Amino acid sequence: MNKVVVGLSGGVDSSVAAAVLHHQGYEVIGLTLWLMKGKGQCCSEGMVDAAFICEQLGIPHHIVDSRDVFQANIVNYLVSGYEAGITPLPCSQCNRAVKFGPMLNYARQELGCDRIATGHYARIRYDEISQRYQLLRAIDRNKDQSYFLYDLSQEMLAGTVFPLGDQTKEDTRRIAAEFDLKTASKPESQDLCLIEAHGSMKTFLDQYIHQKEGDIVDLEGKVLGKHQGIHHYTIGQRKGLGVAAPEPLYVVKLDPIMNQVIVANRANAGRSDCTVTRLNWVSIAAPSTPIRVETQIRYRSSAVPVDLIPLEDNRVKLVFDEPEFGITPGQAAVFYDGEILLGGGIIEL
Ligand SMILES: Nc1ncnc2c1ncn2[C@@H]1O[C@H](COP(=O)(O)OP(=O)(O)OP(=O)(O)O)[C@@H](O)[C@H]1O
Repeated sequence: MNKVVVGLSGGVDSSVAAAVLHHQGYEVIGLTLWLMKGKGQCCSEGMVDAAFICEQLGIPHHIVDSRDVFQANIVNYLVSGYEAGITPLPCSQCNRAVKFGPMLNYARQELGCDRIATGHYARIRYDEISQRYQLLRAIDRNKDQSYFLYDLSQEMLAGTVFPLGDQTKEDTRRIAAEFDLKTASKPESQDLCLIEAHGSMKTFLDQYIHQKEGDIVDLEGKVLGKHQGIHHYTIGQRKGLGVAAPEPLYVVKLDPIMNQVIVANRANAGRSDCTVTRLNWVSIAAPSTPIRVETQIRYRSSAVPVDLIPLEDNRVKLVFDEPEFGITPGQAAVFYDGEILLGGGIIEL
């Protein structure tokens, strides 16, 4: 029988992924990674709900203590990034280093199985011509999570199934109700798991980074206000600056050495290019000449047309048609051709 290990968070999506595969006749094994140290409530709730689903489906459930891996790859990565004045994207890093890689290893080594499934909304297909596993946006564009998956390797994609990529969230809820799954009406997680667990990114970071008062200044260095730590700000941020000004101001730079937040008006806040590093090419091989692609620079932003110019050291330069206001170092720039995710990388300072 075909065996598959399903990553179960205790949410409705992964419960339905497991139920559907089980219904299709796969031998399904549930696997929950215990991720967060300390703030355990959401993790323990998730583990209990996942265990309940496995009991309901009559399948085995494994829990793997991954707290050290999560701490090293996500918590430390976030803290050092925010201290340096960038805004790291934890989810793509988590998918590669904490979830897909370790889950596939565990499946192979402990369970004799070479395939995993998750409840992500995205699609994978093998392209005979390029001989690559390609990543596609989900059918439900509102739920599409491909942006967070750009850093998966070919080997990871080869061993992964996304049973929900071809259906809508409404389909998922309906299937959950049909199977009478305990998680059917569980509310949707709205944010990063770390934010859900700690209330806000600020509360989470304040545990690790001491508050240190500094100046909010304009491009000429004029002091406009005070801040309690540059890690409370993100480049491109407009709201919540705590500065009274006649026109909207945007954060354009975070200076860890001077401990300053630098702001500018809209006319001076846009940028027309940026460089992207640590690239991972998914659906195509790394281009050697400039290409025209669409780029998404935030999970919830639309993809916009850019010229992508290859540089040395696994980097590219992106030239936008129109100035962009949310180019945030540390976040991912993910390249698409229509529904096909070509690749992506991390926006540099
Ligand atoms: N702690 C975990 N252990 C194992 N797999 C996980 C864990 N957390 C998430 N996953 C897998 O990654 C997928 C996407 O996770 P994400 O945190 O984005 O949750 P989600 O989209 O709200 O899905 P769900 O409703 O299943 O929680 C999940 O559907 C699940 O398959």
